[in-house]
Amino acid sequence: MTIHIGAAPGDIAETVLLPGDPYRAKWAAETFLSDVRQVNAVRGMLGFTGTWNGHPVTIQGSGMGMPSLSIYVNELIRDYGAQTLIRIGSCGGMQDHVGLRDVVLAMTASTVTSPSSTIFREVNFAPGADWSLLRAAVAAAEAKGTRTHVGGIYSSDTFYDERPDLNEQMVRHGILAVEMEAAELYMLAARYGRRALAVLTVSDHLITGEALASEHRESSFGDMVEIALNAAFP
Ligand SMILES: Nc1nc(Cl)c2ncn([C@@H]3O[C@H](CO)[C@@H](O)[C@H]3O)c2n1
Repeated sequence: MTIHIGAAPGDIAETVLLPGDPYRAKWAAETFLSDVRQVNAVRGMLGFTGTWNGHPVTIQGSGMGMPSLSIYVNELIRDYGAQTLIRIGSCGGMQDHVGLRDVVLAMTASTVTSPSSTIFREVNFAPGADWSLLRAAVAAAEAKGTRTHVGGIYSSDTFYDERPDLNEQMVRHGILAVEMEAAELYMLAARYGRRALAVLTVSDHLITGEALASEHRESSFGDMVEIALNAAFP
């Protein structure tokens, strides 16, 4: 039991999938795991533990934004011993060749600020994915035939009124997509020597203005969860 997670010791698996939305955690757990039990409901940020192909897995909501994810990931690592943490979530496409329903595997995650900025001060730390997870995720995506892009993403602190010049520079430098959590996940994994990866599905597009129809969201999110699970247990 921690300040924000009500799970008992041993309720959280070493491998944790982290969707932002707690209801997506429930859906993913009920769809992909066996012997599922709810292990957290504090503040409605639902978490579930079960097994996938015999492997213990926890799926815990992280909330939206790096401050929220930072609270859950700190407690999952420090109090529950999580070793492998994979964000599964949605993102906004930022390149013409990145289409709706494509999967983006975040090799790096750039930010303007993050909850770790006060630690790094003037250091521009480069938050990067764990190579073994990234390699396995690419193999899983290729095996599934899922259109996938591997590269840098941007972890923003805002969903609305993003600075136009920021988006312009991110696109200019090849950033594939924008979301709001991955960079802090990578910084915490680096700090505590854990493995982390962000597997994202493109639900919106900043250039075309397209957005995924709700009926397509669930199926495309399913591919992302399968890729994440196969990456964790290749
Ligand atoms: N800034 C931002 N912009 C776009 Cl176009 C997004 N598409 C999906 N997300 C993710 O979905 C949530 C916002 O809807 C956040 O958790 C964020 O990670 C996005 N976040």
